[in-house]
Amino acid sequence: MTPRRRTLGVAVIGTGRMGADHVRRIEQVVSGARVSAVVDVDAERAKSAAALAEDCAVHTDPAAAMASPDVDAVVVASPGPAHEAALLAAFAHGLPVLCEKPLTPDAASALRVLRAEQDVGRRLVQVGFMRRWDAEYRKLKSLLDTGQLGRPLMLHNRHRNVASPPGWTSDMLINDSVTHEMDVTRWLLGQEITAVTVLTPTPSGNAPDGVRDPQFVVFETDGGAVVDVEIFVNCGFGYQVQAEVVCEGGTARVGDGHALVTHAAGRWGGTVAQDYIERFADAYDREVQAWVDATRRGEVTGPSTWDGYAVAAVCEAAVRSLEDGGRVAVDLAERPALYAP
Ligand SMILES: NC(=O)C1=CN([C@@H]2O[C@H](COP(=O)(O)OP(=O)(O)OC[C@H]3O[C@@H](n4cnc5c(N)ncnc54)[C@H](O)[C@@H]3O)[C@@H](O)[C@H]2O)C=CC1
Ligand SMILES: O=C1[C@@H](O)[C@H](O)[C@@H](O)[C@H](O)[C@H]1O
Repeated sequence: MTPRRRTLGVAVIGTGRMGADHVRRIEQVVSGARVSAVVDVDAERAKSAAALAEDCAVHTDPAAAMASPDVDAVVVASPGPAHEAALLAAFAHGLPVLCEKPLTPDAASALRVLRAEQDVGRRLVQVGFMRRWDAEYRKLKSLLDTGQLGRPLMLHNRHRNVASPPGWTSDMLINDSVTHEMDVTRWLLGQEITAVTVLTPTPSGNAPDGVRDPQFVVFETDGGAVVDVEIFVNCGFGYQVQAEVVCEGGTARVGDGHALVTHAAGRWGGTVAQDYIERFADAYDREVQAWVDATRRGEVTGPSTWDGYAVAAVCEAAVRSLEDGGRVAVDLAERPALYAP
């Protein structure tokens, strides 16, 4: 058996909503790791996140944290445009990374990261597509993999958020939200997305001015499946993520939120989660634990840089389709041997 390493010292870069939650998770939920450094361009935010951990250094520059002997691995939770620089710095130090989605905000920068990791010669990155650790999605994946339901023909997805944060634009529905369905489609079906069409109904009256919300996104895959995604980020009532696969021999569906059903005062029902932190709490915990465990074994598992790049390529096609609702083919580089399935 491979001897276990010392407790993993993790630097968390970006201590906003997700980063601060990952600091709490590593300190209080996950075993085998501790937060040895936090980094944020906003020093006050970094300091308040550091208060959740013992002996935690505070930095405003990611490179300074990565040079520390107390840092064995990195969580990147800064905004997407800052990911490339953080990833390249981690590669220069040979540090394994859990990088929040998106890998980077566009296909060209994702390809640069892919090439840089190939130059290192081994995988260093796990991308934060946490739905792969969600219990319901995992059951769905296991069922599909048995082949009992036959060949998947269609996948229907719904992805609803209560309200979009200030400053949201129409392409962020694709780049920030539908990215998850792109990953889920590729992972569940084991197929690449080859073309995208984005249709936009008249926007909801609750959408900020100029934001095309909701959107109806259609993927075609190299296995002949057709996938649709309703993305609606100002639905007002809750956070809902649902998926139904239609196969030749039956259907399978997740995300109905029926874990607790109440009957009282002449009514029956349940509650709807209000955000991803609540809905996917267990998935984030499992994702980070899996990353820590693999890192301590000297391995890198989970969604790869290739997966992050492939999703970025699909996003690029989708954003072009958003311009006029036309069908846009996905331009995907050849898959390098390092990322063989
Ligand atoms: N997996 C998931 O379900 C989710 C993933 N995310 C992803 O997590 C990442 C962070 O998102 P949020 O926490 O919502 O954003 P946020 O805006 O709450 O936090 C980002 C933090 O990064 C800091 N920052 C900005 N540039 C930086 C740099 N160059 N170096 C270090 N720190 C920097 C900001 O000051 C801020 O504190 C994004 O990539 C986002 O797409 C966000 C929400 C859910
Ligand atoms: O990644 C996420 C956010 O960035 C995005 O804004 C939400 O729509 C997603 O549901 C969430 O999982």
